[in-house]
Amino acid sequence: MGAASNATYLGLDLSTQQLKAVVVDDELKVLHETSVQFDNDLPEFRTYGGVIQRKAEPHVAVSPTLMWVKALDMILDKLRVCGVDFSKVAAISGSAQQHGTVYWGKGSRHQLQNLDPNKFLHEQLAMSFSVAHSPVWMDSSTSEQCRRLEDGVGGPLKLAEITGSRAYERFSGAQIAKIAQKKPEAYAITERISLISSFAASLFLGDFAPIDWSDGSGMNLLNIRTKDWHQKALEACAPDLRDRLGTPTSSYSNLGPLSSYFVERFGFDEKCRVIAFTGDNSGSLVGMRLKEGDVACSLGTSDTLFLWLNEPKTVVEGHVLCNPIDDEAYMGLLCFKNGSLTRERIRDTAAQGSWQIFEELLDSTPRGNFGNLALYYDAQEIIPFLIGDHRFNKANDEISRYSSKEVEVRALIEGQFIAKRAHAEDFGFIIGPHTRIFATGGASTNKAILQVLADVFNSPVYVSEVANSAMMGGAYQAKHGLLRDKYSFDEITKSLPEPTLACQPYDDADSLQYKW
Ligand SMILES: O=C(CO)[C@@H](O)[C@H](O)CF
Repeated sequence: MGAASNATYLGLDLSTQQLKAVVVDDELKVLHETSVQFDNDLPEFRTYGGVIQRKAEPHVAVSPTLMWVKALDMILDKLRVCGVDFSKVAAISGSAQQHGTVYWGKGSRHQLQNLDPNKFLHEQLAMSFSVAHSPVWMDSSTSEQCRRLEDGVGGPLKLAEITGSRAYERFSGAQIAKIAQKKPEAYAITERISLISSFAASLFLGDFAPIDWSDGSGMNLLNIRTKDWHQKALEACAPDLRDRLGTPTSSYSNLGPLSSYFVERFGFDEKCRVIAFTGDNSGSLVGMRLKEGDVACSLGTSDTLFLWLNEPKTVVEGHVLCNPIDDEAYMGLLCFKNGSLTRERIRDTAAQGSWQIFEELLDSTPRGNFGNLALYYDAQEIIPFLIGDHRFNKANDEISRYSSKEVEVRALIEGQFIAKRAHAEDFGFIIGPHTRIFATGGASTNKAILQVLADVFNSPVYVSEVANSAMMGGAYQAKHGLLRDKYSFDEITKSLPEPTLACQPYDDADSLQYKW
């Protein structure tokens, strides 16, 4: 990699519940890391888990766009207080929750291009959005728009073949269609529609940033083979949509110089470059340096499984996205909406709100949980399309409650992982003797939960030293996009330590209850 320079790289992850940032040195080692929690640090926006959902419309989920802008103001000030020398930052990139959409109003591009370094971003962009509350991935209110989109291109399988997925309620195409139908005046004055990832890149660029191919694959609008919008899908969603989306780009594109706003306000070098931002799961694949044959399991607000694919495929459930590291490759993704918030609910009801008690309860029950199995869906689940708690006893009778807290806790965790394995194998994931599971996300720091993951998949589970792979993926992608002409991704990341083995599947086959 040549002489180690004193260059640093800034990576961000604009996730559902928080904005995270990390500064790494030229060897990609963490120098500084901080976060802004939306609910606690920005209480004026009155979110729960970073999202606003009302009882009257339980399938609607939105987040205040300006909250994300203000979080960026805050996190850069926090980094400055941490002692970050912004003048050393050579490039910036990041990840963001997928599928959500940001609606820039007329005149907002001019505002972005002329930001006053003496003012906060949120002061100057307060009136820049034609839709103040962005629909986010937890929304499931667009089934009507999904059907129309599938009809417009020739059916669900045709849409899956072209865009990598059949129509999904949370995907951007259906969400944009709903805005165009329900808020036509807002849509009419919308100058640009960003994903949350390209919205974040736009703030740093001081101009509209293009949507990247990998996150763009989560819109039901992009042809994942030609990497261009699919005209029939665009027309099935909203009028004149192509111009509002701009031209999509590779997920490691070097978009241009950092906006002068950040140079003058924070002391960044004017030569600092902005590299395309991407979706959080794609960013996690970058941050985990996932290799073909490995399976990643991200345990966050949503739980996801993903893997490297060399070729696209047509799937009825789950998604195929363009690969964020190799423009010719792809990635497979399965998303389960009921992740950490559901685990927290059972932690609160069964373990008095304590993860330590939760782990003790989980460790106190045998694998297989005496034949009890359950599925817990606080919100409308994506796969399967189900809601509510569904508990079963060893006679396979559905029951309303378990008599013991220990059984409830293990039923939750085993049910979550057994569902994941079942859908993964339906998707075509091969779980075999050489499979390695790479765990990331908040719950990947909980050893008892990882042991169940290893047991259910009958595979070893590895973890990286930094649990937030989407954020680290932003930092790695910043260097990758800046030096791509000289070095491959593997060369750029070869100095990083290999993930560590967290646990092996329980090898006492006699007592192992997961008979497949
Ligand atoms: O919807 C999802 C993926 O398809 C989620 O993993 C979101 O990206 C979480 F932010």
